[in-house]
Amino acid sequence: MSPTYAPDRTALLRIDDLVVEYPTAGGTIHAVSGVSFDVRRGETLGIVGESGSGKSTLLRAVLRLTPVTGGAVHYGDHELTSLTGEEMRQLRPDLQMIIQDPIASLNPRRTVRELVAEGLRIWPQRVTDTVDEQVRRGLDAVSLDVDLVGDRRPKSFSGGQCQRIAIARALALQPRVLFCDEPVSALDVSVQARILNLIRELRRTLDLTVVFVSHDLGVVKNVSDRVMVLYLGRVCELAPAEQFFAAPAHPYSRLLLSAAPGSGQAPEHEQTGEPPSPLDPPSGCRFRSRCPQAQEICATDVPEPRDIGNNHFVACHFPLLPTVRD
Ligand SMILES: Nc1ncnc2c1ncn2[C@@H]1O[C@H](COP(=O)(O)OP(=O)(O)OP(=O)(O)O)[C@@H](O)[C@H]1O
Repeated sequence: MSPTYAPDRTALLRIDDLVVEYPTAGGTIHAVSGVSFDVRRGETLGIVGESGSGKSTLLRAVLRLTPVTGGAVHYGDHELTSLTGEEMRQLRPDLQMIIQDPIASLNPRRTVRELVAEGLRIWPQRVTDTVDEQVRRGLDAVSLDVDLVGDRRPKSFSGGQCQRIAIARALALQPRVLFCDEPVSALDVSVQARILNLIRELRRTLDLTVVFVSHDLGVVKNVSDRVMVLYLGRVCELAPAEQFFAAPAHPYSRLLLSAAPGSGQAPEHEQTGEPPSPLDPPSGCRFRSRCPQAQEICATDVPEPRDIGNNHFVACHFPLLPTVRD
């Protein structure tokens, strides 16, 4: 039998069996249920899945913005879930996050100069030059001129420009990993392309590692070296992007791809119904209730991600192997 997935111990980020559950009045929400992956230095990992699959929870848990129920998050030599609040605070400049709504992420009362400098005031140890110089460089990196925009406030900018300012704020701290949670979903398509190009370019020039979450496969394809597909809090597929898009092997990935905008096919919930509730996820494979290939074993055995060749991992009892692909 082919080997099951194990995160690379030398990777910059290594997530082991992460579990996040939300206790609610109606029961426990199983948002992330034993997710493991790694992110190597300099790469972009795209994480994709439909709404409610646990993408945001996963990012927030990795960054300790949401309490973790179980598992471990290794960043370099640190295990983040066991750090004290102060130890975690010291590491935060390294691990910066960009969120979906750029306008909401910026305090409307501050000028751009103040917004970009804010992190440097909180973490003075990150001032390696002068604050002004790092603010200028952060804005330069996103093609904004501090002399033109520095004294203006967020409301005088478009959504795309606000996202640039949010990225400049992160860059001023000289982070090592940029966590992007749907960073272009709120933007017009033409602006999306420019922000995606910017993220790709920054990764190259600044030696950044990027974790990029989106529900949009087109966007993920545009930026990712590897792709991880989540469904109801579990990993379905983890593969180099080129292989994934050429030959997705999990039935859920195929559904997502066939339902992508522009495919001419109905959205996934119209093809196979709405996903089940995370309050009471299906036994065995969580996708089985919507899977056209499901068999008895899928109800009893949780499929482990297994390598079907070339580091292409699929958590399915009946993956679509290369020899039988259409
Ligand atoms: N703070 C919370 N309390 C209770 N349940 C939550 C909380 N945050 C998220 N959830 C639930 O956890 C599950 C995963 O949500 P999450 O937002 O992580 O998914 P997502 O893939 O990012 O979806 P979306 O793209 O819609 O944000 C969902 O069922 C959601 O309702």
